[in-house]
Amino acid sequence: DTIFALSSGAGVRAGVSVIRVSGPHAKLVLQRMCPGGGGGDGLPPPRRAVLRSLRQPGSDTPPRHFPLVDQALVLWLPGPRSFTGEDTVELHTHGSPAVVSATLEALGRLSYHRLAEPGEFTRQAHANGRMDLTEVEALGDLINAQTDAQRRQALAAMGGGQRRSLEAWRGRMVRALAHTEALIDFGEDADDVTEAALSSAVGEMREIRREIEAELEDGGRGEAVRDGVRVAILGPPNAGKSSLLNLLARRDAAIVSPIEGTTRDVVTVSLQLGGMPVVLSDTAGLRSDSEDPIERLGMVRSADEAAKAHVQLWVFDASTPVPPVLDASSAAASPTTATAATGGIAGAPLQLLLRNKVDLSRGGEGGAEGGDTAGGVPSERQWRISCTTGEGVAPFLDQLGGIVRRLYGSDEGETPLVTRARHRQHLEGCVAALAQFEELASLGEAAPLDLACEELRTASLELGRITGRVDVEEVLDVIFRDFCIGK
Ligand SMILES: Nc1nc2c(ncn2[C@@H]2O[C@H](COP(=O)(O)OP(=O)(O)OP(=O)(O)O)[C@@H](O)[C@H]2O)c(=O)[nH]1
Ligand SMILES: [K+]
Ligand SMILES: [Mg+2]
Repeated sequence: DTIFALSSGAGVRAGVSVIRVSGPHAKLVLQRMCPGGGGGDGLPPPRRAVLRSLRQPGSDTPPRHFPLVDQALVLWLPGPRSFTGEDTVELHTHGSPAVVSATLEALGRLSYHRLAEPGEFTRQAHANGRMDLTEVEALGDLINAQTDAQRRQALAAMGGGQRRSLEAWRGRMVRALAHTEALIDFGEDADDVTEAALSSAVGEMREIRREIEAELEDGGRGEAVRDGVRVAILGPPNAGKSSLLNLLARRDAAIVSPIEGTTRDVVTVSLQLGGMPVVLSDTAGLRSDSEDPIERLGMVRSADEAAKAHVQLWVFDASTPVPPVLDASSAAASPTTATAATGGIAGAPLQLLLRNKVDLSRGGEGGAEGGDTAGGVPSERQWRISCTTGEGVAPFLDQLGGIVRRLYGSDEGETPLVTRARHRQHLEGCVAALAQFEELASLGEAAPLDLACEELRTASLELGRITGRVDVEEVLDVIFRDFCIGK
């Protein structure tokens, strides 16, 4: 199909808008929209911007009398050297909604093409082998990037960072598979050859497995940058948790009141700290003596949120003691329902301790535990603040940004391999199959080679699912659902 769509932002006044046409009839569309321009075929030279009159296509009058739609820069990008791999035309029109709608209306009069679905240009690019799935996902991430860390991570993956690692591993697995399969045909006469070849395959697969395991043990860095570092505000009722959320969000996102047990539902805001995306959530205050069933349900949610968090931000009134251990699920006196499956993080959450309301305990420590490691939190991760006066908040935020960046930010040039739960799941499947292969192939003479080969096939299949080499129709729909029209 030939498709067209507005690729720049819709419904805004802008200097320029970009409308794209891609597919086998793109050339025809250009010729009809710019009648009488250029050389014999009416096409501008490839990949060179030229100024043209866009006209409403018609049939009765000579083309040069067709109504003028706009004066536009026109690009003719013949396939396969285009983003989609198809013949592509770009019309850079003036940016007003009136020009854009007149141009789209004029394009709509032609019957060679139809309006594109969300992400359909990218889908063409993928179908034509211009991008693998990790690059498609990275492009989507780049378009949606809100922070600098997200931009850098997406850009690196879009350059094929993930694809190259995955393909290198897969290539080595396929070779090992070929060698192992050849051994099956050798039969019994060549035991020495078999043993040597098998142990070298086992050694190499073990190496790959360890490399993948190292990537999986990155503490969820790539996913945290993509989806935001989850910071949960926890603590007893009236400690000032909601006040803190509002202060950081710079708006009244959560209800604040002197009544204990005000917050019930989890209230979430997105913000940036140290160039990193952070998802901050306020939770119901934790106490074991509540009789209110709704408040108790709220506390179960607090415990869930605590379990899913990368960082737990514990808030206490500075005049009250801090318990020796900070544990949301026992404080809520109810088993947490959060598990790894609901988005749990790799590794234990980092605990930070805030003593709030220092404005009330002026001139002394006001009963706060002097202990350096109150709640099991080392002193360098403790702060004294006041949500009311703002005292201590700026240095705390500064350091929190630094902590988040150190934990989850990546340096220029290094690309985390795992940026989505989907990647993690397939890499885990691959690791499990490789381990099975190693075990089976290490049985010496008794090694069931056909079963071992099957495990290698599974391992390489799992990698192929990440890049989109194998059966991914259902994944495609999920991935492209999040794209915008025109990309
Ligand atoms: N003096 C003083 N009062 C504060 C400070 N921070 C919060 N408060 C007050 O403490 C009370 C409780 O604040 P909230 O933010 O609702 O406390 P919470 O921890 O969210 O409480 P729950 O949602 O009930 O668990 C409110 O009256 C706030 O105005 C502070 O730094 N100094
Ligand atoms: K309260
Ligand atoms: Mg609250």
